[in-house]
Amino acid sequence: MHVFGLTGGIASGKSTVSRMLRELGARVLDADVLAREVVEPGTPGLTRIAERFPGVVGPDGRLDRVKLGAHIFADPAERAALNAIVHPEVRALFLQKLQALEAEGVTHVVYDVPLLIETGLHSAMEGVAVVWVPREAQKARLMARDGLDAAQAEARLQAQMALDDKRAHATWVIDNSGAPEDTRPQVEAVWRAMLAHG
Ligand SMILES: CC(C)(COP(=O)(O)OP(=O)(O)OC[C@H]1O[C@@H](n2cnc3c(N)ncnc32)[C@H](O)[C@@H]1O)[C@@H](O)C(=O)NCCC(=O)NCCS
Ligand SMILES: Nc1ncnc2c1ncn2[C@@H]1O[C@H](COP(=O)(O)OP(=O)(O)OP(=O)(O)O)[C@@H](O)[C@H]1O
Repeated sequence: MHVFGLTGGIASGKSTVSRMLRELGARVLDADVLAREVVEPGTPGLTRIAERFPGVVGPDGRLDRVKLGAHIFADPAERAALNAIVHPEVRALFLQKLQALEAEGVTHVVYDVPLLIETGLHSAMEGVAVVWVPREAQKARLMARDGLDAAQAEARLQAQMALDDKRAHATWVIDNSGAPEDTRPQVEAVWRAMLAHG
């Protein structure tokens, strides 16, 4: 099994790139999706979050993501506490999904992880694609997409390694600062390079 990392920063265009990869036939696992699955009602993950962060589980038994997000993005220590609960669960679920894909006969998998480099997971990958945009474009797209003000967007950007630093760890840099039509051929080239492994 050949496993490649896909990362970027918040609102840099990872989802856009992962959609293009899927259109090309790639099987993509998304850490944000896994991170939602491990905190569904009834999971040990949600129980531990409810204990550590009182008040973030709503009356419907579901995680109040807006409330928890406002809390952890404002405080690095609280964020680390949440990561310590969620990340091991995500890791275990990822390995489970990978095994299922392997059993299906899939040979090349892309793992889309916003914190791939921050968590050191990039070193376990056969190659790493970083979706890069200039910081100002990233902030503007984040504010527009999520309806955040400049300070809220800045807090989320500060919670991650700068894209200019992530580039240094990239096997492939995908420049998403132009129009999507400019991004697509870069994604095609990266997928061809991934398939050339093995
Ligand atoms: C705090 C939570 C509840 C906020 O949920 P919300 O629906 O608003 O955001 P969502 O999960 O879609 O994440 C949006 C983006 O925020 C960034 N982000 C999320 N968690 C973190 C984190 N712990 N540290 C830094 N950036 C983060 C990522 O770029 C992510 O793509 C949620 O992000 C969460 O549970 N985070 C902890 C798990 C985690 O680290 N996820 C990231 C990949 S494993
Ligand atoms: N090339 C582009 N030109 C203009 N807008 C873009 C481009 N690529 C993405 N966007 C827009 O920027 C925003 C962020 O893109 P996207 O959701 O793909 O990022 P992401 O990295 O997956 O973000 P997150 O990690 O926060 O989920 C979206 O609103 C998207 O429509």
